[in-house]
Amino acid sequence: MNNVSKYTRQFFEAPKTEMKWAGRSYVDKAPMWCSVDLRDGNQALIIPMSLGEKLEFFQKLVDIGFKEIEIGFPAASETEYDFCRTLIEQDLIPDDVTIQVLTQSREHIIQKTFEALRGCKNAIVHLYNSTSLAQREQVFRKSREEIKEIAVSGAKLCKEYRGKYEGNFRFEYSPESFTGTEPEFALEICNAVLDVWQPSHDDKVIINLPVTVQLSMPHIYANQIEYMCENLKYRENVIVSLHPHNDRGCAVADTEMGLLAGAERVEGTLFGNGERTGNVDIITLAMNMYSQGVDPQLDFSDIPSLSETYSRLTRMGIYERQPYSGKLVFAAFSGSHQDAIAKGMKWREEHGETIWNVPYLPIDPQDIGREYESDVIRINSQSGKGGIGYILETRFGYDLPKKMRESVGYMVKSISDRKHKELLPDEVYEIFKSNYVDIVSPIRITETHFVQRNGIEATISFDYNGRKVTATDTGNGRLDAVSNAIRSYTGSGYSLNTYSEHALEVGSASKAVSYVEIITGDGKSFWGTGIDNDIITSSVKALVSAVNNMLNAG
Ligand SMILES: CC(=O)SCCNC(=O)CCNC(=O)[C@H](O)C(C)(C)COP(=O)(O)OP(=O)(O)OC[C@H]1O[C@@H](n2cnc3c(N)ncnc32)[C@H](O)[C@@H]1OP(=O)(O)O
Ligand SMILES: CC(C)C(=O)C(=O)O
Repeated sequence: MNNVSKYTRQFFEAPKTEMKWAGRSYVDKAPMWCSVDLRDGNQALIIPMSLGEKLEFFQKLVDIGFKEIEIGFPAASETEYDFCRTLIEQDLIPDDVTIQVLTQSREHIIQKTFEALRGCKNAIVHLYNSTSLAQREQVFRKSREEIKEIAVSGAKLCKEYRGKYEGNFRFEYSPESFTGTEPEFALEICNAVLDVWQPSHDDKVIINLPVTVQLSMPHIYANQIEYMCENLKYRENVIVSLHPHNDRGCAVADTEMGLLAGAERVEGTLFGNGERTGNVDIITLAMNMYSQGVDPQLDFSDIPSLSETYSRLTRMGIYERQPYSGKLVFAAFSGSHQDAIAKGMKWREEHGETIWNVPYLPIDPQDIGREYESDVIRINSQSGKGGIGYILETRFGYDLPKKMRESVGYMVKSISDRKHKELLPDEVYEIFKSNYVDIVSPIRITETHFVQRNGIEATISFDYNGRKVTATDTGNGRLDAVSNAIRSYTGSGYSLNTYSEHALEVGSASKAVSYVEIITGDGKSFWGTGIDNDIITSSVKALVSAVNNMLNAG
């Protein structure tokens, strides 16, 4: 890359503003949302949606709660025109939803656009023309005055055609390529359009200031928006709207700062689909508000189903790390994250916390239809004992002693490392079971008898390396007595170090699960787990499992 001298900054800074927006710290109320999925999103698809697909998408947008939906560019194609007609003729537009249609400032296109709208109750006619220096010079080869005339003549035509049709039709104007336009000129052209449309309290006009191509850092855009908001004529009857694209990856920042700077409306798409790097992702914007306690007035409670519909209809994928909606955005593979999440969830439960503040999870995944079990703690070679213990506890009911979690954790992650793959919860459970639970080789106890003599005396019958053996010894409890009997026969030197147990739900019944740690003379630790209806038997099984693990380790 040695052509940097080919490039320079293409944006125009707003004349001095007070940057009032910089003193505001968050978006405190939902803007008016307008989905442009069916127009800007659709025009960027490899295969634009068919009529049937657009109808299904439209219904989804209505279900989410959008009250303004740009449904297309009716003059662009038969499908676009027919879609508009189908919505109207089949009465598919709820009374509280306004459809929006885009038109260039050319009479035959405006005419066709109004034709497409006949019989519609509520519509926004969205007129645009490009105003940037680059487009004026290279594309239109026109002066500022001539470009202004395109806008003004289009505005007049829209007004004229509106007079010919019944229905509540409002107007929107976009100085397309606004971010490459000198702000004073953008203001002049918008005011000229407003002079034609004469907005009033009952006939507000939308001035949409698009980041058609992102050319600057977000604060530059915020200044431009503040400048426009403060200098547009008829301001009280003008709705300032944002329409950010994402070329520099700042569409969300542009929108949020633009809202702080005075804009009231946002045009964007689901999952950020749209021209080039896309339009601003409305899900991200809405969830950013939601995560700060501001109701976005859109319902994203079932992102998995929305993702399925979206991918099927647009034939577009959703990036795994797309904020909020990506498949992996709540997944914690790494040990310290898992540990903190598991502890955070427990703390929440113990304290009856109502405000969400679990570390590493900006929102509760369940609020948007994701599951803790399958979406949050995921196991691979980066995982730790906290996460593995969390899965065994929440999914399978095993509340391992703290020290045992470490042993199991290292075992599981080393297997994931060797296999070089993620382990699913069932696989984690299998590893736990086959390495710790009811291990019956080389020792398998077949019978146990206890009598009260010198404390407790245990007589055990067991298979040991193919031989049938009986051993007797005493101890200060049953487990201790069994342990001493095993030790006296096998000659192995270890001491019982940890014992714990709890009830384990198995189907509708409950069993006892015990955990035993033994420590060898040279300080090595071995764990075993036993499960049985009887609590003593479960503890003996846990002990034997630990001893077997020790013997198998040589
Ligand atoms: C940033 C955006 O997303 S803007 C929206 C873009 N979306 C689309 O364009 C999708 C749908 N568009 C289409 O299907 C087609 O472009 C149509 C049907 C609207 C028009 O098609 P056509 O007339 O064949 O051609 P095309 O779009 O290439 O027109 C270019 C001409 O219109 C002019 N033009 C472009 N935009 C505008 C506008 N907003 N207002 C007035 N004239 C315009 C161009 O200067 C050019 O003029 P010229 O013929 O004198 O050179
Ligand atoms: C028509 C306008 C609003 C547009 O799509 C853009 O500038 O990106």
